[in-house]
Amino acid sequence: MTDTYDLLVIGAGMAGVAAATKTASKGWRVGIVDALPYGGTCALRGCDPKKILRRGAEVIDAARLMGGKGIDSNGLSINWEDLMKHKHGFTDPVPHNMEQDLRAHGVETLHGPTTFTGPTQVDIADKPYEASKILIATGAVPRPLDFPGHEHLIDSSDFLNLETLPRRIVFLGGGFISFEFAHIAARAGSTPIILDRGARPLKAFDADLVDLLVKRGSDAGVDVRRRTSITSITKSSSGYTIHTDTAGTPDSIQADLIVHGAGRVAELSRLDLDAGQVAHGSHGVEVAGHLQSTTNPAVYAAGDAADTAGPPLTPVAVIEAKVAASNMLKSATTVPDYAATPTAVFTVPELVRVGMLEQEAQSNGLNIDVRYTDTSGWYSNYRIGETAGATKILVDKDTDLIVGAHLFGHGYAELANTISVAMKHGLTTRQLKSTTAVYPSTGSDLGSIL
Ligand SMILES: Cc1cc2nc3c(=O)[nH]c(=O)nc-3n(C[C@H](O)[C@H](O)[C@H](O)COP(=O)(O)OP(=O)(O)OC[C@H]3O[C@@H](n4cnc5c(N)ncnc54)[C@H](O)[C@@H]3O)c2cc1C
Ligand SMILES: NC(=O)c1ccc[n+]([C@@H]2O[C@H](COP(=O)([O-])OP(=O)(O)OC[C@H]3O[C@@H](n4cnc5c(N)ncnc54)[C@H](O)[C@@H]3O)[C@@H](O)[C@H]2O)c1
Repeated sequence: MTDTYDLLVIGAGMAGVAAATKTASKGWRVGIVDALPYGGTCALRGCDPKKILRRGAEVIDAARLMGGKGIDSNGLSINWEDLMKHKHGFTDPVPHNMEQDLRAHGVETLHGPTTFTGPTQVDIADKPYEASKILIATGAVPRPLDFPGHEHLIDSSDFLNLETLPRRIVFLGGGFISFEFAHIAARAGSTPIILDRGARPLKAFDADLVDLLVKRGSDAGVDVRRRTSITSITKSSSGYTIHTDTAGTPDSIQADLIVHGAGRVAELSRLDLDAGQVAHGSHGVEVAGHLQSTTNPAVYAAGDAADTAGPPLTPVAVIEAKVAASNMLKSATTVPDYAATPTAVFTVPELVRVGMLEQEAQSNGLNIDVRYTDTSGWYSNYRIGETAGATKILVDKDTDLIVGAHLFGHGYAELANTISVAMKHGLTTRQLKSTTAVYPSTGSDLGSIL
């Protein structure tokens, strides 16, 4: 017999869970399914475990910055095994707790790989199900690579589960994952090398601040090589030989571990979307702005699996899921508001962006004031022994509104949250500067940064 739902959600990550609980709370019969233990990328294999490991790196780095300033950091080191146990203390209970919470909200939880068999029909572990609406929230996976020896790479999930951390680690790709992991690995005693094929890494971030981050990372032991790609990898008795091409010049690197940080793609591989009459492309499920499939009105998509204007980040996945759920419930066509979504690369210290890059503001014809500040010598950095920090705020001269904010420094992700509120709700820099902050705190730097 076929089970029938008002909504079936495929994928129990941040997007899927948000949509399932919202629709169930309105009385819909909702099923949610995952092929893996519940929790998705962010909680089990991404943001949360990553930032627990990063805490180890922060502590080491903070102690080193205070070396000779009252702290004896000699001999201080990360015990990788213990740090991993700390991580597992958070991640291990997630699947059980999440399922319990979903059931408490009235959501039926199912398990197994899910495949469309028709426009409103799926098979879950070979059992048929039917639903009036289906939400695809299947996330993303590492982009397939095709050079000889690519099978020797581990991915971000493997890295976050390493039982020991080897010394010579190479990261392919100069994006979020490589930078964050390399900053952890360097503080844990490894010698990470990041290979990026572009002229500059972290292209989505302000170039001047990226240069400062690369310099600060280099001081901490992170080697970034630009215009470099891997041509092949061979396994040897002492590890791997990575053959590289740097702007036409061949070279090789010896490594114990090679990590995939060369981008992620929507995970649609097991869905058989053609059977579901769901159009899809290289960026994910094709949806209208309001997240409904362009070809199958019963299907919606949200999060990393959906081809939308929002970047593949957790807060975006959640917002999209809530908007998709609301649109399904009300037969509405609301489009998510992606304005002023902040994003951070959690290196030590972090690099943050909200809104437009300088070139984007200029090419949009905005009359901007670029307010660049070197904060390295400020009290808040002196206090912790930090010698790197800078901000770049782009202000529309005509309206006094912030159109872009770029921050590199200790604790600046929290500053970005305040700036994001200001940008979203139209506060001018004058209004922001008239607000008092706890002193001394990172937030109390905001007025001077503006
Ligand atoms: C290492 C790493 C660090 C990150 N750090 C951050 C960060 O600090 N901040 C941030 O905002 N974002 C971060 N991200 C991005 C963030 O994790 C994702 O944007 C977010 O988790 C996407 O959520 P989602 O619900 O769309 O998909 P997911 O959380 O990936 O959930 C999709 C689920 O669908 C399941 N699934 C897939 N196919 C099927 C199928 N056919 N049948 C059944 N189930 C299926 C999967 O098993 C998975 O559990 C990070 C990502 C990575 C990889
Ligand atoms: N802190 C966060 O919010 C966070 C952290 C990790 C991941 N994420 C999300 O996950 C996504 C994927 O992360 P990612 O770091 O894998 O990708 P990314 O898109 O951030 O960076 C990939 C980088 O790899 C380079 N590259 C691609 N192919 C290459 C090749 N063959 N040789 C050399 N360089 C190559 C690209 O030029 C790019 O610089 C991100 O876009 C982000 O949305 C977010």
